[in-house]
Amino acid sequence: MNSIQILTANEMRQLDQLTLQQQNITSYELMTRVGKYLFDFIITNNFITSEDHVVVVAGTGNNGGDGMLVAHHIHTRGIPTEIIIIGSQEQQTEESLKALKHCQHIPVHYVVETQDDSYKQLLDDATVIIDGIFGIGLTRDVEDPHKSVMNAMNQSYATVISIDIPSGIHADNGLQMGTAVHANHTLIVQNFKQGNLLNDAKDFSGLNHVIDVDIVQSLEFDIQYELPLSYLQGKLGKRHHNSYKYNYGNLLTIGGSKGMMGAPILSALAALRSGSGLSQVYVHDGDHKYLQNPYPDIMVDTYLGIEDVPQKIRRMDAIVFGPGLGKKNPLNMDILAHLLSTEIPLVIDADGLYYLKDLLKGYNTRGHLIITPHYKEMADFLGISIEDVIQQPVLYAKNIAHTYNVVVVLKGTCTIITNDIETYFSSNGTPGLAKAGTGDVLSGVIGSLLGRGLPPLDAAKIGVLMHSLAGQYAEEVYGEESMMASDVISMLPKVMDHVKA
Ligand SMILES: NC(=O)C1=CN([C@@H]2O[C@H](COP(=O)(O)OP(=O)(O)OC[C@H]3O[C@@H](n4cnc5c(N)ncnc54)[C@H](O)[C@@H]3O)[C@@H](O)[C@H]2O)[C@@H](O)CC1
Ligand SMILES: [K+]
Repeated sequence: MNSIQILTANEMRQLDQLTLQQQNITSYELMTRVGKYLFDFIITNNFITSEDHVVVVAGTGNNGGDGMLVAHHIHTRGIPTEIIIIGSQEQQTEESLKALKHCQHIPVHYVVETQDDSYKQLLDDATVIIDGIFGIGLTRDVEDPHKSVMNAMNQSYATVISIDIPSGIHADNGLQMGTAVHANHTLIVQNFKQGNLLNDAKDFSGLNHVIDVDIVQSLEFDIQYELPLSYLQGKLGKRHHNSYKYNYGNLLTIGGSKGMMGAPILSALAALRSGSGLSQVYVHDGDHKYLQNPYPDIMVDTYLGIEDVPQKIRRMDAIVFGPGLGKKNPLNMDILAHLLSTEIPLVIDADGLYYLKDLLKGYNTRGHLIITPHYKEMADFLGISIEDVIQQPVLYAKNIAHTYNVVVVLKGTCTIITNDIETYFSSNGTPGLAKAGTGDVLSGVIGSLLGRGLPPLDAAKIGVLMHSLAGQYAEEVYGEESMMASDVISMLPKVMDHVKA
């Protein structure tokens, strides 16, 4: 597994400092190494050839210093190179000034005021633009002259290579700060920063490449790793000939109400396609008339009141609570309270989270619970605004996991999976998954894995990846606009090939 620690900007700075101490080098010496390694990567991968005309756009910080040192190496190769520096010499860091000294034979153009638009022609003539405007030091919204230069870069036909992170993307939360550079490639220095993966990042980064520059790795930070699709390989054991359905999980999906009866069916079907031995939908008797179950494979049963529930769930290996449940029936609160009092592993999704909100405070945690909110559901759950969650998704996900001893799957372009102690980022999904019903599919896949006996964190990690991979396959066949939740389910058989030992 790819085990590159994902850091905050602050943690990255600490590792930079630790590197200087342990390797007894100056900050500029480290920058020199970074510049050389970035250049080597660029040349080895033919991102720049002798045919190109390169423009390096640098800010006044060390991200720009990295860029200028890359410019130095490119120029030394005899490849036409120019440098644009946004800001004045007085604003440049010590390291950036030293880097500039290495670029004596390269034409350098300072852009200090917006009125000066001589940079436009330079950018128009470039075939490759290297973006070293802001790295982890971006702290506020981008304004002119940076903004105008960045917009001109985005209009150019050149290949854009961003150093560390596309300029304008915040290194901690991946949000675009006013504007941001659209890169074709992002060369990430040593470690993923959270902002390389979260929120807007994927719409700006192009392909991410992590470049090892021998920066010291410390294990003292919270564990945060990227979750690659390769993690799926062989995660489910063989199905034995001498086995029967109860060996593969007896799953109950409690959900469905008037107008939302498809949700529990999607969830239950996804579970069957993920290998569950049995999958059953449990719906309130009064709502049963709205249910149309096209699959005889999915069993359906009904409850009238709370008294029906204990007997029903007795032999269940896992329960998914919430898909299509609605928020109107107070009985759901009693049912969930009962579920929480048992040892049965639970996935709580969608409307289920609405009921959970009031119950968790008195909940005796045993770590057998997975919640799967998207950002809005997370905001509602915490009673905060969605903007707050967007700003600090990792923090809130970890807080909930810690406070209630649950596994949190915070769904988004980069899904965050955490039990507070370990946190995983999966950005393997596709925009086509932003469609009704895909969340129900995910809860069914995770429920299936829980029912098979996987520990909650493993079930969440594997389930998220299976769902993303099925989404990728569905996109190949149906396209990102047209793909639907049921298409994702229909791709699960192909996904199972990867997951089986
Ligand atoms: N030892 C070193 O020198 C190393 C440097 N590294 C590089 O250095 C980068 C970090 O360098 P810095 O900390 O200097 O930060 P940046 O180069 O990211 O830029 C920060 C500068 O921009 C200013 N700024 C922030 N937001 C702004 C805005 N909206 N408009 C205008 N100005 C704004 C800040 O005040 C600061 O002067 C990393 O991303 C990485 O590329 C790494 O390569 C590791 C080692
Ligand atoms: K950058």
